[in-house]
Amino acid sequence: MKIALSGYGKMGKIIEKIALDRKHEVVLTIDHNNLHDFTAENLQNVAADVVIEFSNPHAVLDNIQVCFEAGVPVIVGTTGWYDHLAELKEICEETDNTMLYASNFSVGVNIFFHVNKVLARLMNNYPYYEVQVEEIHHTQKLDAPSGTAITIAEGIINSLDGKSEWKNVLTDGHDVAGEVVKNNQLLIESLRVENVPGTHTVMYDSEVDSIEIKHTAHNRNGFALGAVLAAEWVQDKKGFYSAQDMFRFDL
Ligand SMILES: NC(=O)C1=CN([C@@H]2O[C@H](COP(=O)(O)OP(=O)(O)OC[C@H]3O[C@@H](n4cnc5c(N)ncnc54)[C@H](OP(=O)(O)O)[C@@H]3O)[C@@H](O)[C@H]2O)C=CC1
Ligand SMILES: O=C(O)C1=N[C@H](C(=O)O)C[C@H](O)C1
Repeated sequence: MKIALSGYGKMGKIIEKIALDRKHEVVLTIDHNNLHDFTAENLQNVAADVVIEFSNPHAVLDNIQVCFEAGVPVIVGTTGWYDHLAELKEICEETDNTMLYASNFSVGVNIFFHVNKVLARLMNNYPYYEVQVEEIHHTQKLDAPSGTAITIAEGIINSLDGKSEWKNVLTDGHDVAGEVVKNNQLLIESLRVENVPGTHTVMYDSEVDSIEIKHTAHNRNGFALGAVLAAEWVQDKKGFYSAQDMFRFDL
């Protein structure tokens, strides 16, 4: 495949390495030095088979539109834009384009998403446990809560009675006990700590014990491999997909 990378930062550079290891070709890379090169005409000129988009929440929507205009499938890893999901799905389908997005492309986190939903369903029988989500990321992260934490929270809200929305608190580790969190709200606590690639924990706490599930990324390789696998997966497809369509964990 000929791959264009919209966003050539921490993720873009690892994706390039994995793509080359898998015998793909990287035909265009975009960062702030050459933003104007990211046009539909250029994507067609370099004959890109796919765009992998890991840029930032302010740039991602325009970049997806460029991919649609060029008719090139786009894999979106950038987070912080999910308010526009329904709108993008509609445009993608109306224009007969292809897009796959994931808040987290790692296999481990996608297994975690599945376990999280099963656990939340089970916990309906034990309402005396209070649930909370915590995410920890490096200090350069622009969005909070993380996209992954939002997906985890949605998994809980859709499965657990009594929680109907999430509330985010970005802390420096201070006690969140003083925060007003309503009974129907699921607290997502966000912490920013130097060099942490991404750690997510779901905690159920009662007076007598606690249950925790936790995913710790040791580096960014799992995210990057998942994005390249997604680019390979969409090659014979049209339409709007999420990682759930690619990773199936039915027992
Ligand atoms: N879904 C997943 O599995 C994962 C998602 N992410 C998400 O991916 C995104 C990128 O993360 P990361 O690589 O760590 O961030 P970085 O800040 O390291 O990289 C962002 C890149 O985007 C470039 N950029 C800036 N403006 C534009 C633009 N208008 N168009 C295209 N590129 C642009 C930056 O250029 P320059 O540096 O020159 O300014 C930089 O090369 C974030 O939203 C993050 O949350 C991250 C990891 C996993
Ligand atoms: O910005 C990051 O680094 C990450 N972003 C994604 C998110 O917001 O969930 C995925 C991963 O946790 C790393």
